[in-house]
Amino acid sequence: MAPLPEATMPRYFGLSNHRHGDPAAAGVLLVNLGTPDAATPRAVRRYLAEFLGDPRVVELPRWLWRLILHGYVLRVRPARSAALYQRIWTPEGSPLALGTAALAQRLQAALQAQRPGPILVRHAMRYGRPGLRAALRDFAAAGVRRLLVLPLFPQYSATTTASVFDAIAREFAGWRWPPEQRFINDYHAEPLYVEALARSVEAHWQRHGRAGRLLLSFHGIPERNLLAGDPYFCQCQATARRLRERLGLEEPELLVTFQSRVGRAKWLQPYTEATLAALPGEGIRHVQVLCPGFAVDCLETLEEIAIGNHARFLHAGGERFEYIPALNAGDDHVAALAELVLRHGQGWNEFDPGWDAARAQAQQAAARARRERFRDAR
Ligand SMILES: C=CC1=C(C)c2cc3[nH]c(cc4nc(cc5[nH]c(cc1n2)c(C)c5CCC(=O)O)C(CCC(=O)O)=C4C)c(C)c3C=C
Ligand SMILES: [Fe+2]
Ligand SMILES: [Fe+2]
Repeated sequence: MAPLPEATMPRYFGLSNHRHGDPAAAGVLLVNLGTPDAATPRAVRRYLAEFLGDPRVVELPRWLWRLILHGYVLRVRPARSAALYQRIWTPEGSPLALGTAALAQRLQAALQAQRPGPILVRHAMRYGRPGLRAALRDFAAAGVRRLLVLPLFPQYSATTTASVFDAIAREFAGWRWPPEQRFINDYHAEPLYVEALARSVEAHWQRHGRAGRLLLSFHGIPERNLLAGDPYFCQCQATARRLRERLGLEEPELLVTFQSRVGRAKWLQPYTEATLAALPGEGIRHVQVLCPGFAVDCLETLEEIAIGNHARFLHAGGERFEYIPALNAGDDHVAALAELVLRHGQGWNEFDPGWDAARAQAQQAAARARRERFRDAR
């Protein structure tokens, strides 16, 4: 057959796999930031070009930022970052990629155990691979008609969460029949999330004892984003307040700091680095650091905190530095996300505890019979 002429090519992505009466499925998409494919300057450059080219991440005028990004940042940073990635890379790849995949897998199992309806869990990265487009098209092929998006950023920020929403909206703008959609904005104050953090601190205390300070280090953003209305700073403080209450700590015993500053502009303060460098001078020689904003461990926790800031603290006169790992694919984290997902899916058949596989099968059989009658009648 001759190829379709240009004018009759479908303008929108669609699948012709739909049949009347097919049972619909729900999809839960976990989205994390993304990571390079390899710890090489080349792969890091490709990743950084996509990440830092996003106007949600750097808000400078486009022409100016493009000059700086291509003229300077992408010439210098890839080699430097690749060297840091090499320190944390595993034989199976990037810790962020592995941790996110493991979390999605365990969440799938937890949901399966609690709901008979077909709920498929996949993960994708905002930048790099596995990409959002592939995950959404896989869902379409699996008959997903209801989509719940959970960005793995407990505290909302326009630089992260909103960028995930942008990318999904852009993808669906090219679809003939996008699924029904729900988005989780944040989960910074969810009781089970705070409980999971608290238990991981308590488990650490049981093994290592308590330190003079518990530092909560969150990824920073430019201060001007806060002044322009980004709720991120407030949500970080709210998470910290709830954790402090839950652990029964006094205000000065649990500090909030911000890490990973990029560039020369003022970012959220106090800075993690400066705080750790000052603590030994105040007589605090033993600290424990938790990073509640990172759902799974990654460059920013395993290298910047557990290696870089650890060394800095000792250099400044500190004696003991302990990094408390991210929640990763642990039981409490999985339980917290499962509860969050089930609550946000309420009202959708697949999330209904009364959803009954036998009834769905009967519906399918009836639909099949209708189809056959229709065919015979023609
Ligand atoms: C330049 C601006 C950046 C903003 C704003 C920003 C916000 C932000 N980032 C995370 C989470 C992660 N960031 C990670 C790496 C990373 N972040 C930036 C820059 C900004 N982040 C860069 C340049 C990099 C790459 C590494 C480097 O070159 O230093 C990661 C880790 C990725 C990995 O592969 O392990 C995460 C996760 C949040 C939550 C956030 C705002 C709230
Ligand atoms: Fe970042
Ligand atoms: Fe960093």
